[in-house]
Amino acid sequence: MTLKIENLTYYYTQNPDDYLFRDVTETFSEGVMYAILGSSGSGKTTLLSLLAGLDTPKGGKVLYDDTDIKKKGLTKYRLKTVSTVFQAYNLLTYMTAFDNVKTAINISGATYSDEKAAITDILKRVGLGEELIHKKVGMLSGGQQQRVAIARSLITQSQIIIADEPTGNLDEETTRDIVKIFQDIAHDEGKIVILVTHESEVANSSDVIYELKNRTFSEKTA
Ligand SMILES: Nc1ncnc2c1ncn2[C@@H]1O[C@H](COP(=O)(O)OP(=O)(O)OP(=O)(O)O)[C@@H](O)[C@H]1O
Repeated sequence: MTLKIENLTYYYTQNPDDYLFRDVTETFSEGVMYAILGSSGSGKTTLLSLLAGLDTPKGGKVLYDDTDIKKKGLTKYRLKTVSTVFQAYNLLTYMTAFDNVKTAINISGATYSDEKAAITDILKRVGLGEELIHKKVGMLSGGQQQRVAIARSLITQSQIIIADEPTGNLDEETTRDIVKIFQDIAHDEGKIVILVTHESEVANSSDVIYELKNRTFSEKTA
């Protein structure tokens, strides 16, 4: 399973010379955790939107298993193949952690023989025990909410997990815990994990760092 970008080009204005990145070709492989590092305004969120099928490139393609995601169908790609974790969590705060994850099952169409057990297991896996999972999400801390958001992205069985500044609001210790969860998702479950971040400490915990800088996108070597 691979996710590739091929000659990817994007600009917001009418003028193609005013590009954010141009002709970028890279491959993302299963079992690997990637960081996309870049300063504010460098184009990280834009790139994430293209990888997640939320926007379409001005030039080039995003390929999943060598098929253009546009051909595969962006809606299907978003429902079945990719899950996005946002910095602002985007949870339903009036619902419990358990019900937030359950809703993601219903939307994605993922199937489990024992849904309740699957939801409880996944929430436990990200560090949320029975005492928290039936609380309304709005009553949980930022770190706990981020864990719910990660659990929600895992329950859909997507092969690609993309997270936009997943540790942006969290303290150092919680950041380490969350990064470890993403590492395990890549290494133990063989998913493609892509973290978008401006924090070099977070990027340094990943297997491969791609950096958006001076309108270029390239692998950062130590
Ligand atoms: N809808 C839009 N229309 C025009 N320009 C935009 C639009 N969205 C973003 N931009 C510009 O494109 C550039 C890249 O934005 P983007 O949000 O991708 O950067 P970023 O690296 O994610 O930044 P941050 O870390 O601050 O979130 C910025 O200069 C931004 O002002």
